[in-house]
Order: sequence, then C-alpha cells, then structure tokens
Amino acid sequence: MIIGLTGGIASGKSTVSNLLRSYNIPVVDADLIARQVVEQGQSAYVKIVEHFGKEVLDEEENIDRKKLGGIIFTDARKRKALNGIVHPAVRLEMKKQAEHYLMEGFSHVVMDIPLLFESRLTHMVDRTLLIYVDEKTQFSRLVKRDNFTEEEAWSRIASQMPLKDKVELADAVITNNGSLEELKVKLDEQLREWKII
Ligand SMILES: CC(C)(COP(=O)(O)OP(=O)(O)OC[C@H]1O[C@@H](n2cnc3c(N)ncnc32)[C@H](O)[C@@H]1O)[C@@H](O)C(=O)NCCC(=O)NCCS
Ligand SMILES: Nc1ncnc2c1ncn2[C@@H]1O[C@H](COP(=O)(O)OP(=O)(O)OP(=O)(O)O)[C@@H](O)[C@H]1O
Repeated sequence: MIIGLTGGIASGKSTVSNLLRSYNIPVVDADLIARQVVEQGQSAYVKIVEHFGKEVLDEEENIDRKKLGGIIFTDARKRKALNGIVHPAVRLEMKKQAEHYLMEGFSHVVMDIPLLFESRLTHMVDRTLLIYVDEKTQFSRLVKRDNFTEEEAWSRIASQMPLKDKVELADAVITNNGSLEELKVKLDEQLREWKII
C-alpha cells in the first residue's frame, strides 16, 4: 500500500516522515527528488536555464534556490512553468523508488508530496494523510525555520491550496498545532487504526 503524506509548507511533513522512518516505514521524499532532478547535467536543469536565464544560477552554476524561490513564489505563471519542468521528472523517480521498496518486500511505502492535491496526484497513492496546522502556527514555524521575512513566508503559504481545503480531501488528518510529543501520539494512533503497525 502506498500512503500519500501531504500538508502545507512547514506543516510538519518532514517531521512525520522522520517518525515514520523510525518505524522502519520507507518514505519517498518529493522535495529531495525535486532537488536531485535539477542538479547540473540533468535535463530539468537545462530547461530551467533556458526558461529563466542564467540569472537563477549561483557562482558554481548551480540553481540558486533562494533566487528561483523569490521569482516563482510571487508569480503564478512562472511557478506553473517551473512545475511543468520539474514535476514530470519528480513523478517518474518517485514511482521508481516506491516500486523498488515494494519489490524489496515492504508492505507500506509513504510518498511525501507537498502538492499532492494541487497537482492532482492522488491516483499515485492508495490513501492520503494530511498534516494540518492552523495558519498562525504554520507562519511562525516557517519564519523561524527558514528565516523568511513576513512577506516571503506569506507568499509561500499563499502559493498552495489552503490547508483547510485539503482537510476535505484527505482520508485522515493529523493536526500538528501542539507539541512534538502530541504529534508522535497522534501518528502512532493513526498507524494503528490503519493496521500499519
Ligand atoms: C522554488 C525552489 C527552487 C525553492 O527551493 P527551496 O530550497 O527554497 O525550497 P524547498 O524545495 O525545500 O521547498 C520547500 C517547500 O516549499 C513548497 N513548494 C515548493 N515548490 C512549490 C511550488 N511549486 N508550489 C507551491 N509550493 C511549493 C513545498 O511545501 C515545499 O515543501 C523549489 O521549491 C522548487 O524547485 N520548486 C519546484 C518543484 C516543486 O514543486 N517542489 C515541491 C514538491 S515536488
Ligand atoms: N509539533 C511541533 N512542535 C514544534 N515544532 C514543530 C512541530 N512540528 C514541526 N515543527 C517544526 O516546524 C518546522 C516545519 O516542520 P517540517 O520541516 O517538518 O515541515 P514540512 O511540512 O516538512 O515543511 P516543507 O513543506 O517546507 O518541507 C520545522 O522547523 C519543525 O522542526
């Protein structure tokens, strides 16, 4: 069974992914793969440079993520263009990695996909688990983690489907407004309910 883990930016997906790994449940991470497919030498890298110009490269000619983020999180058209370049390669690699884990004999694989609902990728998974936080908590955790200005943080939050809308779409929801200990307990309960542990 493939579980789609989703949420919003800084809602706690990576934190949950790490907890899942501690149960020996493999996690395929869309953000990590999205980094790998834009490394120099990859076809998505070439397409990004073609589309956005050399201005989005750093001194070593790697993609400057801060610069590219500054562009795409304030411009929906440019965001769509980047998604069109990066997402097909990410989807392909995610499928490959999940199949690999299933072939190895794992009964469950988790796909951590921030844009699972926005990109209509639910066909790739059997069940969806949403990590929800209220917007105030999301905003403050995001600013604290990434040192963003208020504006940078809001533009990122606003570029995604509101988390309250995702609640309607998910098979299960874990609310992560509280402590890490509470999050652990809720995750444990959910895994038991789904008979994963
Ligand atoms: C714009 C980029 C270079 C900024 O990189 P940066 O290192 O600052 O952020 P990182 O990749 O770690 O993403 C952090 C979070 O931002 C959110 N996010 C990233 N890309 C997008 C997007 N296109 N639309 C909405 N939210 C996004 C996600 O919640 C993600 O977890 C990078 O996010 C990117 O290449 N995005 C396009 C690919 C993508 O959609 N990735 C997300 C999952 S496939
Ligand atoms: N219950 C919690 N209590 C306190 N801090 C938390 C809690 N859950 C997560 N955090 C912190 O909030 C920040 C965001 O969490 P995390 O990185 O797991 O989110 P994410 O959904 O993976 O984000 P992104 O979409 O940007 O990858 C991190 O700094 C994390 O340590």
